[in-house]
Amino acid sequence: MTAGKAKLLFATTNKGKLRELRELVGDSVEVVSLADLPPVPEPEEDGDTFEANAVKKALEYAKATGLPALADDSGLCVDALDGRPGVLSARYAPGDDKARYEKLLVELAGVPEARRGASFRCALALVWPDGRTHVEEGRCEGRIGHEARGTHGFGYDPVFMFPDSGRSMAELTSEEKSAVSHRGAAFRKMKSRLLELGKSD
Ligand SMILES: O=P(O)(O)OP(=O)(O)OP(=O)(O)OC[C@H]1O[C@@H](n2cnc3c(O)ncnc32)[C@H](O)[C@@H]1O
Ligand SMILES: [Mg+2]
Repeated sequence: MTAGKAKLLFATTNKGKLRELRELVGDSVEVVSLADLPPVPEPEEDGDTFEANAVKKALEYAKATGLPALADDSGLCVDALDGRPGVLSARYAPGDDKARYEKLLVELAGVPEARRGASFRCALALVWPDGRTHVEEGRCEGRIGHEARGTHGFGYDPVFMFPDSGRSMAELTSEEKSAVSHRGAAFRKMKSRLLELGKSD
């Protein structure tokens, strides 16, 4: 680790999020991942909102490690499913991301284009060791497609379509995704707080 730079723990077990957050933050702070630290029990995500879960994860990991912690709680909210799977997106089906987006395609079989609207949501929570907390949220509107397309990104990206371009989130490069994604939007609002970390040390 580089001496002198402020350290920031990305408090996530999700490799896709870690990759995207690392790209977004660049070298303004020194990113520490959970893999760089002794194991910490994963907080139970029992909140009803993305914000509540993000704050809980950031607080628990900051307390356990003594580092400023950035946590992300995010998910997919589908109109025809009354906003499901939402905060349960990671638990929507057992197995891997493919099992989850395939279950979604089955649940939406026969649902017409006009009712396939969906939005990705992301809540980022930054917690300082003194307990100060700051939350920013972002969202991205799209539509659930009829088949999986693309190989980039992670999670539900292959079935999340942008109607105007006809491309799925998984067909975007990482830079293209961060420019439009819920995580990129939340991060850009959070950026000034992260730069404070570098000054406060
Ligand atoms: O809680 P952490 O450790 O951060 O990792 P996680 O994967 O459990 O993350 P969440 O609890 O926030 O659940 C997020 C779910 O939403 C999905 N998701 C989140 N952001 C996404 C994105 O940018 N593209 C596709 N799917 C995404 C992801 O695949 C999970 O199924
Ligand atoms: Mg989780």
